[in-house]
Amino acid sequence: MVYLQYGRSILRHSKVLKDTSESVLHHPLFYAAQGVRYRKLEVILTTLRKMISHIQWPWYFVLLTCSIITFAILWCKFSSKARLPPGPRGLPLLGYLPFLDPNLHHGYTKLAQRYGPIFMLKLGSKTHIVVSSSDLAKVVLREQDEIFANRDPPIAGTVISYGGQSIVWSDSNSLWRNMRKVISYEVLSNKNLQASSTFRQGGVTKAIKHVYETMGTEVDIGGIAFLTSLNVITSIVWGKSLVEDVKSTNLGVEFREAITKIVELLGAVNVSDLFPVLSRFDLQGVEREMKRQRKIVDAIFERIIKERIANKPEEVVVKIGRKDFLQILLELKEQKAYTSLNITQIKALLMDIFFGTTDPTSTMVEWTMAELLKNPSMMQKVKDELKEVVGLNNIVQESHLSNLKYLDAVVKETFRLHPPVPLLVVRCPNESCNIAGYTVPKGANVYVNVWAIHRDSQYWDNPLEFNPNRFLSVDDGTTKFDYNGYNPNFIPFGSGRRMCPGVPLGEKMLVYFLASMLHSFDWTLPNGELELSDKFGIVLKKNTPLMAIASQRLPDKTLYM
Ligand code: HEM
Repeated sequence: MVYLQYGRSILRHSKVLKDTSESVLHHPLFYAAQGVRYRKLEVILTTLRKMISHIQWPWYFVLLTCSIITFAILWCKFSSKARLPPGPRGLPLLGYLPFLDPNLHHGYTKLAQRYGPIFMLKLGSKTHIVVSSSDLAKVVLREQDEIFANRDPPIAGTVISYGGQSIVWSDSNSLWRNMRKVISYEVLSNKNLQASSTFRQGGVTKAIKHVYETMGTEVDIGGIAFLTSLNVITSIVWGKSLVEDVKSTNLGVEFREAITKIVELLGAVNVSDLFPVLSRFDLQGVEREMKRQRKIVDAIFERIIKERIANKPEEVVVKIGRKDFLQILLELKEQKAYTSLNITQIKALLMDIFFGTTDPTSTMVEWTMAELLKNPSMMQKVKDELKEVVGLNNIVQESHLSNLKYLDAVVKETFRLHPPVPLLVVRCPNESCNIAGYTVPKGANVYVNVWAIHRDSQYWDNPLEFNPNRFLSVDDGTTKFDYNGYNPNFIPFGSGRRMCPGVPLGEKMLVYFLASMLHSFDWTLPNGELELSDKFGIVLKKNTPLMAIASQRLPDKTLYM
């Protein structure tokens, strides 16, 4: 008989063992069923029982054993909860930073091929988690949307958004909700989009005229698309275009240079983001440079706001037949309504709108034209469709767009191969959570690699081939793909509560501009050469700007005036 004493409790272990050996192991049916194997077990147990019954267990041994068992249980429990995603090892302190491919979307795609659809890497003191499959994108963007709705802006993002006050860079808080409401109802509602069609028409007509006048010489396709969208959005926002004449504008060019630089800075790997202790030194000068660029754009916003406050708003109403967006914002500010924004927040919102309308849209024009110039048979199909739908004695109107099915498929295929925001905008979980059995720690920087998802052979046949047919509608006239983010295999505008609110305007601007340029002109490459490599940034650019030469396509010259 052995008594184990721990505190006041006494356990009769030998009794348990005795019961087991006598009542169970000696049972005749037990032997019959289990055979000789169990006879050996009986011998072992009996021997053990005898050994144990002679040992006097010291209390500290019992305590030690119990502690080890408790620790083991806790460790198993804890470690299974904090199973972090796999990923490459880096150097102490620096993490994976020295090995990072500057073209992040390429580097992250290679790492996903090695470590799987969710992987983790340390960059300085930051934990980056990259999700590269549509299943997991759906978890981040839709199923656990609320947890992943925050941002963790880089320093460049904080500067350009006046301290994280824009829609893009603010957390999912009341200011963000308010600004999304304002942009959705006051700028991008169906009613406003229809009302602003004359501005788009005016902008595109100016661009056609400009290209007509420069026929035979090289045209910077991205440049002209940028200035056109800049003119359109300024007309929508404050009733007149920023630059009245596309060809003689320094302001437009200055604005474009500033936005290009801003995109570059937002995509740069900044040591100050990865090592917050170093941030005040701004070693790469990113913060300084971003402040400089913000000043350029800010000066334009300031001038226009001041001008509006000084002038009579009624004049605007008379001129464009309704209040423009700036007027609505300024009136809300005066009314101190719950949707009121202060002047800084108004400027941050303008930054979102200007950035969203000009840069991704013109980048997409460039990619689409480049793909069509590379694939002459597809270019021909687009032209044939335009000839049939619009006619050679007419210019494109927005009412034609819904009938341009092949062009729509070409644009979608371009969005697939060249998604303009390849890693979406960083998400930051507000609590630790679980994805595919791995723990994603609170505060990590989570990226969805749309570029990899759009090129994954699991979802796309011959994914590297440019083939618009995959986006042509099925027999009943519907297509599996739209821009609303419901199909996680195709998410160029993101998905879920933080997806792009500018889809209707962005799509309209893009397709209308492209259709007009392709219908009014025939295009060739200057030396017949085309280069299609890309350069990472928050917006994925063509490595070299696309230059092309236009020639007249429509017989009637007056259609270009
Ligand atoms: C071709 C044109 C455009 C493309 C490809 C595009 C793409 C995107 C993408 C991928 C995001 C990030 C979504 C995410 O993180 O899940 C985004 C966010 C955003 N876009 Fe666009 N965009 C375009 C046009 C526009 C336009 C025209 C506007 C405004 C007038 C706009 C305003 C915004 C804003 C405010 C956000 C931030 C949303 C948030 O964080 O809640 N975008 N866009």
